Amino acid sequence: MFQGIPIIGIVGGVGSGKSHVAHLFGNLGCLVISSDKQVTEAYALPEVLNQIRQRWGDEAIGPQGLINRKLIASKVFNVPAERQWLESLLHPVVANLRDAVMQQAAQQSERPVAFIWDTPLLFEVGLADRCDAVVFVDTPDDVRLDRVRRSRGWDAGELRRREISQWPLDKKRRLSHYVITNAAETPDSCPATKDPARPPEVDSPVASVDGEISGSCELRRQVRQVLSRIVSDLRAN
Ligand SMILES: CC(C)(COP(=O)(O)OP(=O)(O)OC[C@H]1O[C@@H](n2cnc3c(N)ncnc32)[C@H](O)[C@@H]1O)[C@@H](O)C(=O)NCCC(=O)NCCS
Ligand SMILES: Nc1ncnc2c1ncn2[C@@H]1O[C@H](COP(=O)(O)OP(=O)(O)OP(=O)(O)O)[C@@H](O)[C@H]1O
Repeated sequence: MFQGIPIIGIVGGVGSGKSHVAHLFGNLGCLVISSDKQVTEAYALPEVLNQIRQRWGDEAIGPQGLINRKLIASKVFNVPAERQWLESLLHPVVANLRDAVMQQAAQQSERPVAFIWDTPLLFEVGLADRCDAVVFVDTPDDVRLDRVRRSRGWDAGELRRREISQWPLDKKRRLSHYVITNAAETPDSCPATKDPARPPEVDSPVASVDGEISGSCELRRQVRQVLSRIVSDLRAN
Protein backbone atom coordinates (compact mmCIF):
# COMPACT_ATOMS: atom_id res chain seq x y z
CA MET A 1 0.00 0.00 0.00
CA PHE A 2 1.07 3.56 -0.56
CA GLN A 3 -0.91 5.94 1.64
CA GLY A 4 -3.80 3.47 1.66
CA ILE A 5 -3.73 2.85 -2.10
CA PRO A 6 -2.96 -0.73 -3.19
CA ILE A 7 0.09 -1.41 -5.34
CA ILE A 8 -0.28 -4.07 -8.05
CA GLY A 9 2.82 -5.26 -9.90
CA ILE A 10 2.61 -6.57 -13.48
CA VAL A 11 5.21 -9.10 -14.61
CA GLY A 12 5.64 -11.47 -17.55
CA GLY A 13 7.93 -12.26 -20.45
CA VAL A 14 9.30 -9.68 -22.84
CA GLY A 15 6.48 -8.81 -25.25
CA SER A 16 3.86 -10.68 -23.21
CA GLY A 17 1.67 -7.59 -23.19
CA LYS A 18 2.37 -6.22 -19.69
CA SER A 19 1.91 -2.64 -20.86
CA HIS A 20 -1.26 -3.57 -22.75
CA VAL A 21 -2.71 -5.27 -19.65
CA ALA A 22 -1.57 -2.37 -17.45
CA HIS A 23 -3.47 -0.02 -19.76
CA LEU A 24 -6.65 -2.07 -19.24
CA PHE A 25 -6.18 -1.71 -15.46
CA GLY A 26 -5.85 2.02 -16.16
CA ASN A 27 -9.29 1.99 -17.80
CA LEU A 28 -10.70 0.78 -14.47
CA GLY A 29 -9.52 3.78 -12.47
CA CYS A 30 -5.98 2.62 -11.66
CA LEU A 31 -2.91 4.75 -12.20
CA VAL A 32 -0.33 3.04 -14.40
CA ILE A 33 3.33 3.75 -13.70
CA SER A 34 5.59 2.41 -16.43
CA SER A 35 9.23 1.85 -15.52
CA ASP A 36 10.23 1.76 -19.19
CA LYS A 37 8.72 5.23 -19.65
CA GLN A 38 10.39 6.51 -16.50
CA VAL A 39 13.72 5.18 -17.79
CA THR A 40 13.11 7.39 -20.82
CA GLU A 41 12.48 10.35 -18.49
CA ALA A 42 15.73 9.59 -16.67
CA TYR A 43 17.59 9.74 -20.00
CA ALA A 44 16.53 13.38 -20.31
CA LEU A 45 18.58 14.37 -17.25
CA PRO A 46 21.96 15.99 -18.00
CA GLU A 47 23.72 14.17 -15.15
CA VAL A 48 22.57 10.82 -16.55
CA LEU A 49 23.60 11.74 -20.11
CA ASN A 50 27.02 12.88 -18.90
CA GLN A 51 27.71 9.57 -17.21
CA ILE A 52 26.63 7.66 -20.31
CA ARG A 53 28.89 9.78 -22.48
CA GLN A 54 31.83 9.26 -20.15
CA ARG A 55 31.38 5.49 -20.22
CA TRP A 56 30.47 4.81 -23.84
CA GLY A 57 31.57 7.91 -25.70
CA ASP A 58 29.81 10.45 -27.90
CA GLU A 59 28.26 7.82 -30.17
CA ALA A 60 26.01 6.76 -27.26
CA ILE A 61 24.26 10.14 -27.45
CA GLY A 62 22.72 11.38 -30.68
CA PRO A 63 22.88 14.95 -32.01
CA GLN A 64 19.59 15.97 -30.33
CA GLY A 65 20.79 14.69 -26.97
CA LEU A 66 18.77 11.49 -27.35
CA ILE A 67 20.47 8.26 -26.34
CA ASN A 68 21.37 5.70 -28.98
CA ARG A 69 19.19 2.85 -27.72
CA LYS A 70 20.43 0.30 -30.22
CA LEU A 71 24.05 0.87 -29.30
CA ILE A 72 23.40 0.82 -25.56
CA ALA A 73 21.25 -2.32 -25.89
CA SER A 74 24.08 -4.07 -27.75
CA LYS A 75 26.47 -3.22 -24.90
CA VAL A 76 24.27 -4.05 -21.92
CA PHE A 77 22.60 -7.20 -23.24
CA ASN A 78 25.95 -8.73 -24.20
CA VAL A 79 28.06 -7.82 -21.15
CA PRO A 80 26.43 -8.25 -17.70
CA ALA A 81 28.84 -5.79 -16.02
CA GLU A 82 27.76 -3.06 -18.46
CA ARG A 83 24.11 -3.80 -17.72
CA GLN A 84 24.72 -3.67 -13.97
CA TRP A 85 26.49 -0.34 -14.32
CA LEU A 86 23.56 1.12 -16.29
CA GLU A 87 21.01 -0.25 -13.83
CA SER A 88 22.88 1.25 -10.89
CA LEU A 89 22.80 4.60 -12.67
CA LEU A 90 19.12 4.51 -13.68
CA HIS A 91 17.22 2.53 -11.06
CA PRO A 92 17.62 5.04 -8.19
CA VAL A 93 16.44 7.82 -10.52
CA VAL A 94 13.44 5.74 -11.59
CA ALA A 95 12.63 4.93 -7.95
CA ASN A 96 12.47 8.66 -7.16
CA LEU A 97 10.28 9.36 -10.18
CA ARG A 98 7.92 6.54 -9.18
CA ASP A 99 7.60 7.79 -5.61
CA ALA A 100 6.97 11.34 -6.79
CA VAL A 101 4.13 10.22 -9.08
CA MET A 102 2.52 8.19 -6.29
CA GLN A 103 2.90 11.00 -3.79
CA GLN A 104 1.19 13.42 -6.11
CA ALA A 105 -1.63 11.01 -7.00
CA ALA A 106 -2.31 10.19 -3.36
CA GLN A 107 -2.91 13.88 -2.66
CA GLN A 108 -5.55 14.31 -5.37
CA SER A 109 -9.21 14.43 -4.33
CA GLU A 110 -9.97 11.58 -6.80
CA ARG A 111 -7.49 8.94 -5.70
CA PRO A 112 -6.66 5.99 -7.98
CA VAL A 113 -8.22 2.57 -7.28
CA ALA A 114 -4.68 1.16 -7.27
CA PHE A 115 -1.20 1.88 -8.54
CA ILE A 116 -0.17 -0.43 -11.38
CA TRP A 117 3.57 -0.93 -11.56
CA ASP A 118 4.40 -1.94 -15.13
CA THR A 119 7.93 -2.89 -14.15
CA PRO A 120 9.68 -5.64 -16.15
CA LEU A 121 12.31 -6.21 -13.43
CA LEU A 122 9.88 -6.15 -10.49
CA PHE A 123 11.20 -9.37 -8.93
CA GLU A 124 14.82 -8.89 -9.94
CA VAL A 125 15.13 -5.54 -8.13
CA GLY A 126 13.12 -6.56 -5.05
CA LEU A 127 10.07 -4.39 -5.76
CA ALA A 128 7.60 -7.29 -5.58
CA ASP A 129 7.84 -7.10 -1.78
CA ARG A 130 6.26 -3.65 -1.89
CA CYS A 131 3.28 -4.87 -3.92
CA ASP A 132 -0.03 -5.98 -2.46
CA ALA A 133 -0.47 -8.32 -5.41
CA VAL A 134 1.61 -9.42 -8.37
CA VAL A 135 -0.07 -10.33 -11.67
CA PHE A 136 1.72 -12.51 -14.22
CA VAL A 137 0.84 -11.97 -17.87
CA ASP A 138 1.07 -15.36 -19.54
CA THR A 139 1.71 -15.44 -23.27
CA PRO A 140 3.16 -18.28 -25.37
CA ASP A 141 6.76 -17.79 -26.53
CA ASP A 142 5.87 -17.84 -30.23
CA VAL A 143 3.22 -15.13 -29.77
CA ARG A 144 5.68 -12.95 -27.84
CA LEU A 145 8.31 -13.32 -30.55
CA ASP A 146 5.77 -12.52 -33.23
CA ARG A 147 4.68 -9.38 -31.34
CA VAL A 148 8.17 -7.99 -30.78
CA ARG A 149 9.12 -8.80 -34.39
CA ARG A 150 6.19 -6.77 -35.65
CA SER A 151 6.21 -3.92 -33.11
CA ARG A 152 9.98 -3.46 -32.58
CA GLY A 153 11.69 -5.27 -35.43
CA TRP A 154 13.55 -7.59 -33.04
CA ASP A 155 14.71 -11.06 -34.00
CA ALA A 156 14.73 -14.14 -31.76
CA GLY A 157 18.32 -13.34 -30.64
CA GLU A 158 17.37 -9.87 -29.37
CA LEU A 159 14.45 -11.31 -27.43
CA ARG A 160 16.61 -14.08 -26.00
CA ARG A 161 19.45 -11.74 -24.92
CA ARG A 162 16.97 -9.64 -22.92
CA GLU A 163 15.29 -12.69 -21.45
CA ILE A 164 18.45 -14.27 -20.13
CA SER A 165 19.11 -11.00 -18.26
CA GLN A 166 15.85 -11.58 -16.37
CA TRP A 167 14.60 -14.23 -13.95
CA PRO A 168 13.17 -17.39 -15.58
CA LEU A 169 9.48 -17.06 -16.45
CA ASP A 170 8.39 -20.17 -14.55
CA LYS A 171 9.88 -18.69 -11.37
CA LYS A 172 8.07 -15.38 -11.90
CA ARG A 173 4.82 -17.19 -12.60
CA ARG A 174 5.18 -19.30 -9.45
CA LEU A 175 5.82 -16.26 -7.26
CA SER A 176 2.86 -14.28 -8.68
CA HIS A 177 -0.57 -14.16 -7.06
CA TYR A 178 -2.67 -13.99 -10.23
CA VAL A 179 -2.26 -15.09 -13.82
CA ILE A 180 -3.83 -13.35 -16.79
CA THR A 181 -3.63 -15.04 -20.17
CA ASN A 182 -2.88 -12.72 -23.09
CA ALA A 183 -2.43 -15.18 -25.92
CA ALA A 184 -4.76 -13.57 -28.42
CA GLU A 185 -3.11 -12.27 -31.55
CA THR A 186 -5.95 -9.93 -32.41
CA PRO A 187 -5.83 -6.24 -31.56
CA ASP A 188 -8.31 -4.65 -29.18
CA SER A 189 -11.72 -5.24 -30.77
CA CYS A 190 -14.05 -5.28 -27.80
CA PRO A 191 -17.43 -3.64 -28.56
CA ALA A 192 -17.64 -0.06 -27.39
CA THR A 193 -18.90 -0.58 -23.86
CA LYS A 194 -17.14 1.89 -21.63
CA ASP A 195 -15.32 0.40 -18.65
CA PRO A 196 -16.67 1.79 -15.37
CA ALA A 197 -14.34 3.98 -13.37
CA ARG A 198 -14.52 1.52 -10.50
CA PRO A 199 -14.24 -2.27 -10.72
CA PRO A 200 -17.53 -4.16 -10.35
CA GLU A 201 -18.00 -6.49 -7.41
CA VAL A 202 -17.26 -10.10 -8.20
CA ASP A 203 -19.21 -12.80 -6.34
CA SER A 204 -17.08 -15.87 -6.88
CA PRO A 205 -13.52 -15.78 -5.62
CA VAL A 206 -11.03 -16.83 -8.29
CA ALA A 207 -7.36 -17.03 -7.43
CA SER A 208 -6.26 -17.59 -10.99
CA VAL A 209 -8.21 -16.81 -14.13
CA ASP A 210 -5.97 -18.16 -16.84
CA GLY A 211 -7.15 -20.72 -19.33
CA GLU A 212 -9.75 -19.14 -21.58
CA ILE A 213 -8.53 -17.30 -24.64
CA SER A 214 -11.04 -15.59 -26.85
CA GLY A 215 -9.80 -12.17 -27.81
CA SER A 216 -9.56 -8.88 -26.05
CA CYS A 217 -13.05 -8.89 -24.45
CA GLU A 218 -11.87 -11.96 -22.61
CA LEU A 219 -8.72 -10.10 -21.62
CA ARG A 220 -10.75 -7.21 -20.22
CA ARG A 221 -12.92 -9.66 -18.31
CA GLN A 222 -9.83 -11.19 -16.73
CA VAL A 223 -8.41 -7.79 -15.79
CA ARG A 224 -11.70 -6.69 -14.23
CA GLN A 225 -12.02 -9.94 -12.31
CA VAL A 226 -8.47 -9.83 -10.97
CA LEU A 227 -8.81 -6.21 -9.88
CA SER A 228 -12.11 -6.90 -8.11
CA ARG A 229 -10.60 -9.84 -6.33
CA ILE A 230 -7.53 -7.90 -5.20
CA VAL A 231 -9.60 -4.96 -3.96
CA SER A 232 -12.10 -7.15 -2.10
CA ASP A 233 -9.34 -9.29 -0.54
CA LEU A 234 -7.58 -6.19 0.72
CA ARG A 235 -10.83 -4.81 2.14
CA ALA A 236 -11.45 -8.10 3.95
CA ASN A 237 -8.00 -8.17 5.57
C1 LIG B 1 19.10 -0.75 -22.90
C2 LIG B 1 17.99 0.18 -23.34
C3 LIG B 1 18.55 1.52 -23.71
C4 LIG B 1 17.31 -0.44 -24.59
O1 LIG B 1 16.24 0.37 -25.01
P1 LIG B 1 15.06 -0.29 -25.91
O2 LIG B 1 14.26 0.86 -26.44
O3 LIG B 1 15.65 -1.23 -26.89
O4 LIG B 1 14.16 -1.17 -24.92
P2 LIG B 1 13.11 -0.68 -23.82
O5 LIG B 1 13.73 0.29 -22.87
O6 LIG B 1 11.84 -0.26 -24.47
O7 LIG B 1 12.88 -2.04 -23.00
C5 LIG B 1 12.18 -3.11 -23.61
C6 LIG B 1 12.29 -4.32 -22.73
O8 LIG B 1 13.66 -4.77 -22.62
C7 LIG B 1 13.83 -5.40 -21.37
N1 LIG B 1 14.89 -4.73 -20.59
C8 LIG B 1 15.20 -3.41 -20.54
N2 LIG B 1 16.21 -3.18 -19.66
C9 LIG B 1 16.51 -4.39 -19.13
C10 LIG B 1 17.45 -4.83 -18.16
N3 LIG B 1 18.26 -3.96 -17.54
N4 LIG B 1 17.50 -6.14 -17.87
C11 LIG B 1 16.68 -7.01 -18.48
N5 LIG B 1 15.76 -6.67 -19.41
C12 LIG B 1 15.67 -5.38 -19.72
C13 LIG B 1 12.50 -5.25 -20.62
O9 LIG B 1 11.72 -6.39 -20.80
C14 LIG B 1 11.87 -4.06 -21.30
O10 LIG B 1 10.47 -4.04 -21.18
C15 LIG B 1 16.91 0.36 -22.21
O11 LIG B 1 16.15 -0.81 -22.10
C16 LIG B 1 17.54 0.65 -20.86
O12 LIG B 1 17.99 1.75 -20.63
N6 LIG B 1 17.57 -0.37 -19.93
C17 LIG B 1 18.15 -0.17 -18.63
C18 LIG B 1 17.14 0.31 -17.63
C19 LIG B 1 16.30 -0.81 -17.08
O13 LIG B 1 16.75 -1.60 -16.24
N7 LIG B 1 15.05 -0.90 -17.57
C20 LIG B 1 14.12 -1.92 -17.16
C21 LIG B 1 12.95 -1.33 -16.45
S1 LIG B 1 13.40 -0.56 -14.90
N1 LIG C 1 -3.83 -9.06 -26.88
C1 LIG C 1 -3.06 -8.47 -27.79
N2 LIG C 1 -3.44 -8.47 -29.07
C2 LIG C 1 -2.66 -7.89 -30.01
N3 LIG C 1 -1.51 -7.25 -29.79
C3 LIG C 1 -1.09 -7.22 -28.52
C4 LIG C 1 -1.83 -7.81 -27.46
N4 LIG C 1 -1.14 -7.63 -26.30
C5 LIG C 1 -0.03 -6.93 -26.63
N5 LIG C 1 -0.01 -6.69 -27.95
C6 LIG C 1 1.04 -5.94 -28.71
O1 LIG C 1 2.27 -6.63 -28.54
C7 LIG C 1 3.34 -5.70 -28.40
C8 LIG C 1 4.04 -5.95 -27.05
O2 LIG C 1 3.11 -5.63 -26.02
P1 LIG C 1 3.56 -4.79 -24.74
O3 LIG C 1 4.43 -3.65 -25.13
O4 LIG C 1 2.34 -4.51 -23.94
O5 LIG C 1 4.45 -5.92 -24.05
P2 LIG C 1 5.36 -5.83 -22.75
O6 LIG C 1 5.21 -7.11 -22.04
O7 LIG C 1 5.00 -4.59 -21.99
O8 LIG C 1 6.81 -5.70 -23.40
P3 LIG C 1 8.23 -5.39 -22.66
O9 LIG C 1 8.61 -6.58 -21.89
O10 LIG C 1 9.18 -5.13 -23.75
O11 LIG C 1 7.99 -4.18 -21.81
C9 LIG C 1 2.72 -4.31 -28.50
O12 LIG C 1 2.86 -3.86 -29.82
C10 LIG C 1 1.26 -4.54 -28.16
O13 LIG C 1 0.39 -3.60 -28.76
